[in-house]
Amino acid sequence: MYKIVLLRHGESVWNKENRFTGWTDVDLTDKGVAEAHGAGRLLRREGFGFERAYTSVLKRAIKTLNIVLEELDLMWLPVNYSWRLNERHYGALQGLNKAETAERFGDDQVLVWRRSYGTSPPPLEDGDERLTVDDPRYATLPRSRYPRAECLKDTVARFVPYWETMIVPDILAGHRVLIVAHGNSLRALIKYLDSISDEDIVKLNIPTGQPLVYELDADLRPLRSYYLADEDVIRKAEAEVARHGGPRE
Ligand SMILES: O=C(O)[C@@H](CO)OP(=O)(O)O
Repeated sequence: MYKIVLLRHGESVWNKENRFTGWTDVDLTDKGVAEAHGAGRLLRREGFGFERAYTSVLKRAIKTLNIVLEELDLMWLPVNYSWRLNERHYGALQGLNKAETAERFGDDQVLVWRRSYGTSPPPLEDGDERLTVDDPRYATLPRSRYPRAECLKDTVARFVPYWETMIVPDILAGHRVLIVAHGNSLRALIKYLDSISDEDIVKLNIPTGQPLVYELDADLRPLRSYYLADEDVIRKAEAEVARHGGPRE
């Protein structure tokens, strides 16, 4: 049996401000930093250790990973960074307030943009300053493949090959793997691992800073998965994530 841990970054500045984030490189809030420390301490208390770590090229995930590794006294661990673990690209919605967008376009449309499998948000146009194609962190991403917007299906299509070619060999080699990523990139991986249907994935929400353990069989099929925190804490946090995008209170 193999065990891996998935972790969404702690609260970001734009999570707090309720803005669509995607590939925008926003920082953690103080609460997000505290959540990362909490996740690291929880992993330490439960006796978790790791030989390999994976994260995106966005600082909210990288900082969360660094804090967790500090709490585990594993700051020397080899870390793999890839844009393939980035948050789903939110296209032209990036930077907009979710509640205001829901007031303008309706809750149903915003739910489709946020959670549907096959419908992309409106794309970034040429010349938009949010199109960070020349950022050196995307040097390994061919210009023509830099996303203008992604639906979850697109995120699955870029994450799963990385999972297969990079992460799976590490797991099979017996390395204990920690993956620190984003709400929707983790939804993409979980959809793949748990074979969740296109309809049911709409309901899956991942809370910030909560370690999620996957136990996998010899063929890396999930045997079970569970959050380390108490169930009522997780249910409340999931509901909070789902609520973003609704009307302003
Ligand atoms: O804005 C985003 O990039 C994501 C994650 O924070 O938000 P949502 O939960 O609305 O998909």
